[in-house]
Amino acid sequence: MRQKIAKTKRLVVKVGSALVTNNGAGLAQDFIADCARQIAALHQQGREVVLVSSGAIAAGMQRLGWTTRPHAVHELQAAAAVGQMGLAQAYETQFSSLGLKTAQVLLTHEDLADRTRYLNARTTLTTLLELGVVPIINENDTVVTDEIKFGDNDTLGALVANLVEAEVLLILTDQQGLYSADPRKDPNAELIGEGNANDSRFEAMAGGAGSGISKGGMITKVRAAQRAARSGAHTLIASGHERDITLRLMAGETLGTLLFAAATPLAARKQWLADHLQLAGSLVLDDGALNALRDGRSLLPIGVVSVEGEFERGAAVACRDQAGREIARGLINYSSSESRRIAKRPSSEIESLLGYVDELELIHRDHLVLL
Ligand SMILES: Nc1ncnc2c1ncn2[C@@H]1O[C@H](COP(=O)(O)OP(=O)(O)O)[C@@H](O)[C@H]1O
Ligand SMILES: N[C@@H](CCC(=O)OP(=O)(O)O)C(=O)O
Repeated sequence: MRQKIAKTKRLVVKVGSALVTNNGAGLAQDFIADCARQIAALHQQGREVVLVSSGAIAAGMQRLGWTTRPHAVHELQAAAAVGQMGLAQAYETQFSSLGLKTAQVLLTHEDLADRTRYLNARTTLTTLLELGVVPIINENDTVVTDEIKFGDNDTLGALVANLVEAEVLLILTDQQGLYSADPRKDPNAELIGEGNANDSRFEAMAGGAGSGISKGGMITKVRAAQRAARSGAHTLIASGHERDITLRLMAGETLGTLLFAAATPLAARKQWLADHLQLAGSLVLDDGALNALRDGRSLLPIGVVSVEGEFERGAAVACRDQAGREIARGLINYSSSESRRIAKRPSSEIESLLGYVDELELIHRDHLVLL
């Protein structure tokens, strides 16, 4: 498996706040320089690298002279706006000294949920890669509120890996990888060398963030690996403090944790749908409908027990079992009020119930993804 990693052509490297800001002490210029050096060497090897870097809020706090992380959203946003300048400047300086161009890309969840903006982001990023530029991505913290946030850059890294169809997502953090328990709390915790990204035991092992500076913790890294696996990307979690870590991992050395993708990748459009972090509503399905979906068939209104939320035709909605578990999601052909009227009824009655019929399926199988 590690030898397969060595053949990677396109990868996403995600570096967390703890590394980029020396645990909040301000921008870690040495780390940034070293990170740029390793990425430049990967370029020399003919690989394409997208960098997802955290650190704006921590860097901004330092520039503003704040010693504790504020709670008010507008203060966090102000800190991010100040800090992002320093972050971009630091990377640009280091990469340009190595002869590489950089591009700053700030994304929000909405950019990736909207199909047109998603395709635009994809085209721009792949164009930058073809031009030999290193895109440096962060969340556009200044404009997002809590409800519409990626929140942590592990999730953003996974969505970017899916967006550019990277083969590997490399998450650099302040631990050697995923341990059987949080090593800060359990001295007997053991490093996990390798496993299937979808093995549910890993979620149980992973805890929250290690410091007040970081956001996600290990749990968001394990979930990021699950997301990345949907497009066939393997995830590596390793320590950014380890010498030449990126180069050694890309040479196939066994270091850190490898959470590999085992399932067949989803088609690009289904991938986009699976990556939505928020959905407009939910449909609760009966057992017959759940089985039909699992058999790869479309969802018909007759199998829908209830409809939750308000949405328009074309919205992305969840399909749940009666215990509330999300089994699938899809783009619905009818609005919430229309869906309520035709729920539990055969498709042959749609016309008499609504006065018209657009499609016989509530969600067509081409627009449906099983989770
Ligand atoms: N099972 C685990 N294995 C390793 N680290 C864990 C685990 N559970 C929780 N953690 C914590 O996750 C932290 C890394 O995540 P985080 O603090 O968000 O860093 P980053 O800024 O790099 O994203 C570690 O410092 C560690 O304390
Ligand atoms: N967008 C935020 C990063 C969010 C965050 O803290 O992420 P991480 O350190 O990766 O858990 C910033 O630049 O400060």
